Amino acid sequence: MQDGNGLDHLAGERAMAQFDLQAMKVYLAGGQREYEISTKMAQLVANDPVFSKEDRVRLARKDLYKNSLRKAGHAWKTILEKGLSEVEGLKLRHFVDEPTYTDLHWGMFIPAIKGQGTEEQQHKWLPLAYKMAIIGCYAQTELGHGSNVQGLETTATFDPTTDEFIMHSPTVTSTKWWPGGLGKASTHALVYARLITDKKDHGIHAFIAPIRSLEDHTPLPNVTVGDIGVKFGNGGYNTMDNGFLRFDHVRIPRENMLMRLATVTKDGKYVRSNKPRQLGYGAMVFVRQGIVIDASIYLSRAVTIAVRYSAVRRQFGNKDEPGELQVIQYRTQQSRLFPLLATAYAYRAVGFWMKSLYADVMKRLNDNDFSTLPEVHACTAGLKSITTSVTADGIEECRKLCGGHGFLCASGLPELYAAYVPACTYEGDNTILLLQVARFLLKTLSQVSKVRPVGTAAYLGNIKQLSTQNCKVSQGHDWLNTSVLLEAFEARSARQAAAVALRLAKGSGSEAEFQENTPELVESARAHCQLILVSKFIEQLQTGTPEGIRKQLEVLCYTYAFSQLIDNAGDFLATGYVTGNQIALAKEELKHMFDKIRPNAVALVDAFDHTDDYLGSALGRYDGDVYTHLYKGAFKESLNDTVVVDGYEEYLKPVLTQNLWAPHSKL
Ligand SMILES: CCCCCCCC/C=C\CCCCCCCCCCCC(=O)SCCNC(=O)CCNC(=O)[C@H](O)C(C)(C)COP(=O)(O)OP(=O)(O)OC[C@H]1O[C@@H](n2cnc3c(N)ncnc32)[C@H](O)[C@@H]1OP(=O)(O)O
Ligand SMILES: Cc1cc2nc3c(=O)[nH]c(=O)nc-3n(C[C@H](O)[C@H](O)[C@H](O)COP(=O)(O)OP(=O)(O)OC[C@H]3O[C@@H](n4cnc5c(N)ncnc54)[C@H](O)[C@@H]3O)c2cc1C
Repeated sequence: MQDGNGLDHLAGERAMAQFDLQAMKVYLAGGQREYEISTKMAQLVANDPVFSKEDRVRLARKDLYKNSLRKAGHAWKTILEKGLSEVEGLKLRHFVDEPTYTDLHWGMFIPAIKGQGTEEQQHKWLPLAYKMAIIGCYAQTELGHGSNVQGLETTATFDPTTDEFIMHSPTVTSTKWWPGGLGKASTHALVYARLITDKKDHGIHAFIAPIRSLEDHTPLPNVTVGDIGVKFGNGGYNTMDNGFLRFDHVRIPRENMLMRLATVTKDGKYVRSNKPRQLGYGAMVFVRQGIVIDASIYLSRAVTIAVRYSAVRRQFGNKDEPGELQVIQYRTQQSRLFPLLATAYAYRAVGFWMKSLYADVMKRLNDNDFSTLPEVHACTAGLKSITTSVTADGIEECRKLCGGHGFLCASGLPELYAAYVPACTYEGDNTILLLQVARFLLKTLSQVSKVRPVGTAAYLGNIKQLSTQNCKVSQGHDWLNTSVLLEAFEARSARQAAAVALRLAKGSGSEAEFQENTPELVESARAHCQLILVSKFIEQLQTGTPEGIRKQLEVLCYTYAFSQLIDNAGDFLATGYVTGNQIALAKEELKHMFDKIRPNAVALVDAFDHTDDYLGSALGRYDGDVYTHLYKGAFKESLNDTVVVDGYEEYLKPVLTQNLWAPHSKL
């Protein structure tokens, strides 16, 4: 058995690093305080046996779910007993590393009440929710409709005689379907339903509906509720009780309608506030902005595993060097792996920026300034879409980069993928979200002569210049200028948006024509989002990055930008802004970046600071002792509990002992 080789390999790798590792760890954590909290919470979770992830992929659903309830309960107890702050509590949840009902309670139920409830309603519900005396979920999606929120069928009909709403699920397709935490844990659901007063349908509004008894957790009368079933992959998202819910004329008090955006009075009068109805989508904006930094974390986990393993794994060799080569030395491995490493860094930087964007819009909304809401919606929707798609594909690519061993659950990658891939669908299907961005771009362009675009759309104000000037790059190093790079992304995006806008403008304006152009609209939205990602990565590292890490971040930033340019070369070329030769020059520059990353690769993933416990991967271990742990891991396999397998007597032995030819065999 090959033993312990990896340990030396990674020590050698770490010795090559050319940057200040500690400073990079602090940068990636978002600051010194966040770094310290993160380290403390990671240790707390790793040292607590209740949070163990061992065997998660082998547990049957019932045991898996019960274990997840145990962990969530223990997490909550730990938070209370240790008096952890909100930031510490969130970090603790992060390291527990299991989707569970508390995510929806804290992540959507509470934010929705904050965003859509009146002050009085917040005073009533939030204290109960904060102490978890009630558990809430976010029940929007139905069997028949998810993306099309306006198509939801659940009704909330006001009965002025009793001052109540009657919640009802009129059809099978109106059954609430998917809400996390609804299946088994929640006591209350934030239900999105059609508000009906005096036979008039006012569209979708939010209601707090009690669904389970606070005494014994049984469903309340006329409420049918349960879990929707096993989902993709082992472990993964199966720790979550995504649920179904039906109401059969269930009565709730009038005050349970969240009334910040619209009110129903005691006598049944419907009154809209002067605030935009889109504020009703606020909880989704909140979660979408958080998903970007989450994407960075998930991708960085996969990349950490793949980079460390690629430095340990050796295959073939060449006559110039003794022994076999580390697979990380191969250019093809680098060209698949290093752009993903750079992407994880890019998403971290952009995630930090998203937090400030969100804080800014919240402040404005509090001051009744709704002007930046459309741009923030487009940004959060678009970046949620791009970052989750790239991350899900990136995790799968990392699995392939680990060869056969990546396919074993012991690599940690299959479960990571299973837990992550629904992010492409939940919180808005990724294509639907890009279409929202495209609509925003079309609207912005149509008003460009009258309203100067702001924020991430500001470049569209220069549409004329961006449409006429072409790229000036004549040598490889010309690309090493962030303004040149940015202009290329701006011109490509502006031209793609203008082209599809022009085509639509020439048409009749019918919905059919719009549909016909949706592939191009989605491409133009993607181009706009890629521009935001590149520009915000550049902007972040130009604002106060410590000296000891700036060079490496620049290398990663160029790696990210060049790989985006090359992966989307077709689009860049089609807009006519760049030439084939300029793309070829960028390719050469990208290879130079790979050479700069190579000696730093292991340290760059160390900087993410994922503990072995959190990574849960034999391939991604910090010490690189891969083979010993893969081998040891096999002995934990339940099939190996007995030397002779259960089933031998009934099924294997007869096959082995009948000693007869199969009757029709020609063998
Ligand atoms: C144990 C210890 C505990 C410790 C504590 C820690 C616990 C952890 C805490 C936190 C963790 C947080 C993590 C959370 C994790 C959550 C996991 C996610 C679970 C998933 C949840 C869901 O999936 S919920 C359901 C989501 N559903 C969707 O996203 C549906 C997608 N569809 C839509 O968004 C809309 O229907 C649509 C936008 C596609 C269309 O809407 P509609 O038909 O109404 O509109 P229009 O197209 O006509 O648009 C109207 C107008 O509105 C603008 N607009 C649309 N959306 C928004 C928006 N969100 N914000 C602002 N504006 C919006 C649109 O652009 C149009 O504007 P115009 O100017 O009129 O053009
Ligand atoms: C793990 C998980 C957790 C979830 N948690 C929650 C939760 O807590 N609460 C909740 O309310 N919901 C939840 N959901 C539901 C989720 O938000 C929806 O599934 C999601 O919004 C997508 O909607 P859909 O399922 O209706 O997809 P559909 O809209 O039916 O999409 C199917 C396909 O049709 C395409 N499509 C649809 N409309 C168009 C169009 N106009 N133009 C072009 N293409 C189109 C889509 O791109 C997609 O490819 C969860 C889902 C998952 C998978």
